[in-house]
Amino acid sequence: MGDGARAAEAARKAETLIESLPWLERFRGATIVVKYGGNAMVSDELQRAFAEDMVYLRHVGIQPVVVHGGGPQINEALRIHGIESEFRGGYRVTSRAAMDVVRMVLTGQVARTLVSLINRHGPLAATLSGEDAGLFTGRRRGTVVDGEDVDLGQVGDVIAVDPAPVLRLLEAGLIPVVSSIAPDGDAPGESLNVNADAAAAALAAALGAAKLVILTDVEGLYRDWPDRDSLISEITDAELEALLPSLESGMIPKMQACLSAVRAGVPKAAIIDGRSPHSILTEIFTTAGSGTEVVPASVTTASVTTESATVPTLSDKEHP
Ligand SMILES: Nc1ncnc2c1ncn2[C@@H]1O[C@H](COP(=O)(O)OP(=O)(O)O)[C@@H](O)[C@H]1O
Ligand SMILES: CC(=O)N[C@@H](CCC(=O)OP(=O)(O)O)C(=O)O
Repeated sequence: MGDGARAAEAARKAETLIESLPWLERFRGATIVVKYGGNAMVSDELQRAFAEDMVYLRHVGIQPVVVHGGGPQINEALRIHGIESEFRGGYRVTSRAAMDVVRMVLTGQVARTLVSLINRHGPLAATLSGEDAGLFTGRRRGTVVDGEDVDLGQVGDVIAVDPAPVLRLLEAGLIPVVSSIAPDGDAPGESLNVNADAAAAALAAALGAAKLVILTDVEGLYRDWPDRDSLISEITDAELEALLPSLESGMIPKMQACLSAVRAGVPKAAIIDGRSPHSILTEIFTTAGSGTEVVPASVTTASVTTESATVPTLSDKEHP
């Protein structure tokens, strides 16, 4: 590389760094809830990059709170235990035997791996399950598929959050890594399997988080899935509500989670591609962001046309 090219490269890097300044100012001291989906944990390199990102956020003065998934990891463990995996409307049908495996994988395997990766950078992370210290209270839920009520077994919603255990970890300067299991508030001693997107949304609302970011294995929300030209960069809660009935599989709980977080007062909820290393830094610290952002309708100022649809655009995205 010649001197000119080196100088241009240095200037480009400096430009990227300085672009983050307004976002650093805006998010300093803020809590950001990051949901790390099992499908975004597919390689050691991605998991290491995720851990670096959490440590980076913490060191620039943001308070990251991780809520992790583990769908594919649970599938594999259930297979080994000879239990069939079945999903209805995006939720795992969870028998009592399956629930034991779900809890073992989430709290004993996935959470521990993430904590250990983060702690390679210092004693920074600690696990917390929704069953610990009254963090979550759950209630059993079913779902409706093709107009029919489906019994999902030991599956629940988070109906109450006591953020105190998370706040205590944050006050101690730690990065909480939360597993999406909830005690059944109506049946003492029973545990419920909570979709991790829903758990992250409930926690983001209870913490008054500045943002909910969900890492998954797709670029964002597509209006006409799987048409790759229909990626939505910004959408209001009202538009999303209208789109929900047309969504499929794992996108249903994910987008419901974004909707409920925004409706509960979280200013932004973003779905981003966890397969691109460090995509969360681009989402938080650059003007363009990445993936799909869900925002309250009240901040919408204009509309732009994508190749396949008209979606709202926000002055807010351009100016933190
Ligand atoms: N409209 C849509 N836009 C994007 N992805 C969609 C859509 N509809 C269905 N999907 C599917 O949802 C998947 C993400 O959900 P899921 O597999 O549950 O992710 P995770 O494990 O990260 O929670 C995507 O990989 C994609 O196959
Ligand atoms: C009820 C329900 O479906 N729970 C999920 C919990 C884990 C999860 O949500 O993991 P991902 O984020 O990787 O999908 C499950 O059993 O797979």
